[in-house]
Amino acid sequence: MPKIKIYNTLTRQIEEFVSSEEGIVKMYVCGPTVYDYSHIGHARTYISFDAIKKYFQLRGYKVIHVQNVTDIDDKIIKRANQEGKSWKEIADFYTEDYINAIEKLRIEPDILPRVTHHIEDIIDAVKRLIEKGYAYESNGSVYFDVSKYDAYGELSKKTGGENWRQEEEVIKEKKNPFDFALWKKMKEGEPYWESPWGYGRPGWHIECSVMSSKYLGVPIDIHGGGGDLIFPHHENERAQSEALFGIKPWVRYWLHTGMLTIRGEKMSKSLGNIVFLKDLLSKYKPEVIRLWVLSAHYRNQIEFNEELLRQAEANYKRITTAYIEIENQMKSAKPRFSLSKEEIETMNEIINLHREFHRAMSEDFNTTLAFKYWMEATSIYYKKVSNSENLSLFQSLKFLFDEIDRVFDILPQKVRSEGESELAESLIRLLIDVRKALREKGNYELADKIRSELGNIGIQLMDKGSETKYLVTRK
Ligand SMILES: Nc1ncnc2c1ncn2[C@@H]1O[C@H](COP(=O)(O)OP(=O)(O)OP(=O)(O)O)[C@@H](O)[C@H]1O
Ligand SMILES: [Zn+2]
Repeated sequence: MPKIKIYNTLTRQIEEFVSSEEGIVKMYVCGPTVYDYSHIGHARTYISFDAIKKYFQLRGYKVIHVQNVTDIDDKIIKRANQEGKSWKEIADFYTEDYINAIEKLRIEPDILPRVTHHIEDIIDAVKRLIEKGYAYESNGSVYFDVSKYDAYGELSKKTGGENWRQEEEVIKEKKNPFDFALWKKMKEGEPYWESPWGYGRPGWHIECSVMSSKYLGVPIDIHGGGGDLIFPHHENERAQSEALFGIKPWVRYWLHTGMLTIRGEKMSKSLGNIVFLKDLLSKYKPEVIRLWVLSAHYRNQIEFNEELLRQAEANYKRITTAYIEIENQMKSAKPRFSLSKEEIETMNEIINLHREFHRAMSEDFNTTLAFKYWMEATSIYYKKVSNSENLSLFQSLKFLFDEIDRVFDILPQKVRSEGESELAESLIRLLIDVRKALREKGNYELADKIRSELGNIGIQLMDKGSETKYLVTRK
């Protein structure tokens, strides 16, 4: 298998991936600030990282994926005030919307830590940064002292003094305009927590350093998010984390997705040009949205365009129909004792696509090429395999489809074996109850029929007093 190579935003180069712990990938992705419904720009980023995670899994890595929820922030407070609700009502409502959307899109981070559940940890980190001399308190807020961290600006390549918009009073409190808030003093009417610096709440950046290290330790292998977060968010995260943990690099590979745009402009809540995921999901299957997003390379900008979604829908149907037919035809196809010249050629084409798929994915997760190969494999099915009865051809195509789908995750989901056994167990329990009820009514004939029929399929019932146990003697 080719080695996995990744484009690292820090070095602006493609590098060979080597994880900090063999066989494990620790991945942290910046999640949403929950003050509105999730939009398809978010989906672009989350689906891309989900595919990256799934490729690592396909290559045998155990991936631990943490994706935070920013549930306290200026924008949440503003929205709550506009709607006459509490910040918590707003955050809870939109967190639920976000979780629903990502579940539908088959994205399942292992941990979704919420900031307000980690205030103690954050206060502790800010205290340690002050103790280490990297942060200072000023008028009830705490700021990170950028002048103490030499590598500031390396990630974003912003060393020319560009800055982010900030209020005049805030600038006055700081030693240097680049310094950023770790802890913000409470303003009248705002939610607050008690801290050694008085009432206040965390600044935005510190949460990601604290929550990632709590669940993943340090260093982390992959830190992801949209390219819009490189500055100032990730620059600040990097500065405070390397200062706090005393480790360099804190992140081994920084990965950033290209923006999803609409009429050439970034889709964003603050710009108000959004297409909500809940609306798009009522028109298109989540799998179609996945396929559309993954047909672009994660680092490229993608423009939202319904025509492309309709194309993705047609491709989705072509691929899934082929897959279902392959599965069905496999049931009647026969093993062959020899293959024709054409069959050997087809077999080689399929094997070659398998090889190319891994090559593309290993080279900075090129899902665009992977998608192209999947479409080629689908054409091979329709042109050369669908009329055949050759089991080997069906088998190798099914293997290829399954392998590609480990990343794309769009094919019909199978009942997981765990779920299957749960289902079987409930059905057996149901039959035991029905049998008991029949016996109580004196209908021994039907009760015995249930027992013997279950026995025939390898499920043995054992009565002990009023209780019935069962033993599965055959799988
Ligand atoms: N248009 C977009 N394309 C790709 N990724 C995006 C887009 N908008 C947001 N993201 C990513 O989604 C995640 C959550 O972002 P966030 O909640 O800050 O969204 P936002 O819409 O940019 O909000 P805001 O308008 O308040 O900046 C981040 O990783 C961010 O980079
Ligand atoms: Zn973050």
